[in-house]
Amino acid sequence: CPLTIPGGTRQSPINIQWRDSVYDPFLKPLKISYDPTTCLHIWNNGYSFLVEFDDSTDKSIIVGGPLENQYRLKQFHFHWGAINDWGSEHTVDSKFYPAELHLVHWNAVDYPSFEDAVMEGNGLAVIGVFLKLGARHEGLQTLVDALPAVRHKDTVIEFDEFDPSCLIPSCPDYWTYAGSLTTPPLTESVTWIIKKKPIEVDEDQLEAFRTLLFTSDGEEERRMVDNFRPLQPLMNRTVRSSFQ
Ligand SMILES: NS(=O)(=O)c1ccc(C(=O)NCc2ccccc2F)cc1
Ligand SMILES: [Zn+2]
Repeated sequence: CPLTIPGGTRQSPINIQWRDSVYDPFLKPLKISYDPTTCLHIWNNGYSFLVEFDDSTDKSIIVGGPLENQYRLKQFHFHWGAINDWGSEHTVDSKFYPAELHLVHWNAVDYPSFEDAVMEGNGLAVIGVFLKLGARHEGLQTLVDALPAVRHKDTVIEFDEFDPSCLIPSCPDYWTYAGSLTTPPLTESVTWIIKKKPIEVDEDQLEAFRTLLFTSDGEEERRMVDNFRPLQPLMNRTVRSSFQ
């Protein structure tokens, strides 16, 4: 069945052609309510660095937008390039941003665990936020200051009291489409919600991402850069916009 096997019909990331997106007046505003005390730790998993949350309760959730019910925050992570000319996974009118934030949520109403939800068409909801070069982002700096401690693959540090809503633009406008995970197992279980407005970060903050390593301590060092998947075919999908 194409729904769950990669090489399927709804792979991510995609190019968002602004003029081909269709305004849907029935799309609701996305409601985000995160509890900073659910923040657990930061770890380098050898693909990116992730900030993980306690998802055993409904304390940090999103609801509304294109979603049928509420979804629990599990983790957020980033994708970035070796230089500022590329790095995001999604593109807008074929333009790359230097980095992209993914806030990963799962449908705990219909499924007993994240691992189960990952296999279902409506199992996950990921908010994508573009990062562009500009002013220093004070909220991001807390994260940047912790990165040297997770430089190598499989290192982890405790990280608490972080509210990731500080990384999400206040502008409510977003695009949404049915897609997949962008790293293995690439399952077609993600409702993507891509914020139209980027957040601004400065050069030093982007450079800090590039000091991370794909490799474990003791291995020959390989810098963690260009950890984004190539664009995938749109196939029979429409990207909807929450704005005109
Ligand atoms: N870049 S993204 O599309 O936002 C993305 C989000 C989450 C995962 C993930 O959780 N993978 C590990 C994993 C663990 C357990 C079960 C299935 C999994 F995919 C992968 C990619
Ligand atoms: Zn991602």
